[in-house]
Amino acid sequence: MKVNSSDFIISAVGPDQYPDDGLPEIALAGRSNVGKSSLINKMINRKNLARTSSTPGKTQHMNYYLINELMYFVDFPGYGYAKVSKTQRASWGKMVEKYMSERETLRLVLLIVDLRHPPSANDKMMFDWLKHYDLPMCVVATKADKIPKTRWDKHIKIMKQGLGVLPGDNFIPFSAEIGLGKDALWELVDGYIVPDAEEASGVNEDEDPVVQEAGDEA
Ligand SMILES: Nc1nc2c(ncn2[C@@H]2O[C@H](COP(=O)(O)OP(=O)(O)OP(=O)(O)O)[C@@H](O)[C@H]2O)c(=O)[nH]1
Ligand SMILES: [Mg+2]
Repeated sequence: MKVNSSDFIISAVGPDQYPDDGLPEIALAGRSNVGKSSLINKMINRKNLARTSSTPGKTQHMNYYLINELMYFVDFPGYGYAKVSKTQRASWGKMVEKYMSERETLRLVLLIVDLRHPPSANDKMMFDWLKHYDLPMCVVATKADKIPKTRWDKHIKIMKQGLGVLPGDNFIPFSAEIGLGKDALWELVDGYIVPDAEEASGVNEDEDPVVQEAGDEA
């Protein structure tokens, strides 16, 4: 997809703040500091629309980014951040679980992992959870630029084995630094957001953004 517009919409803490326009959502899950926000920025060619930080735990809420008035990236708070209290961790778990299991507009979950290291216990748990609920998923192994190209294959193999990725499962090596995997990931995402993509090909770029009146359901 060619990205013409990207906007930060809302930092949501719960369902009543999720957008109600029915547009498809692509959610990003992964441990804190793994590179979720950086991946979004790379995908939409923006330097810092999704706030990134070298301090883990930067993204605390579910941040919605609207792309081409057509779909959302939903940036999740990272898991596995040691300095987060037990209570916070539990509420994170509940929020994510509720969203993932009930959100009708969710089309695909990107599980972001660090290609440099074998998957953590939390990565594995997330992977198993997504599999268990049969949610469409793609493992995106990022920070590939931080290891020599000659070792990518070996790291990919270790990652796939560690998680239990099966042949036919979506798996994309990525780098927000050098753009590796960007085209492949857009191609995949495009496939998951149809048929809305077809409607959007007729979007008039000059004016009249497609504003859908929410709340016809009464
Ligand atoms: N070299 C390199 N650095 C990256 C890459 N992706 C992210 N980083 C760096 O990793 C750090 C964390 O990136 P973020 O995108 O903020 O990570 P996050 O997963 O959104 O973190 P939380 O919001 O805390 O969960 C930043 O310093 C980024 O610059 C990558 O592909 N290559
Ligand atoms: Mg983030």
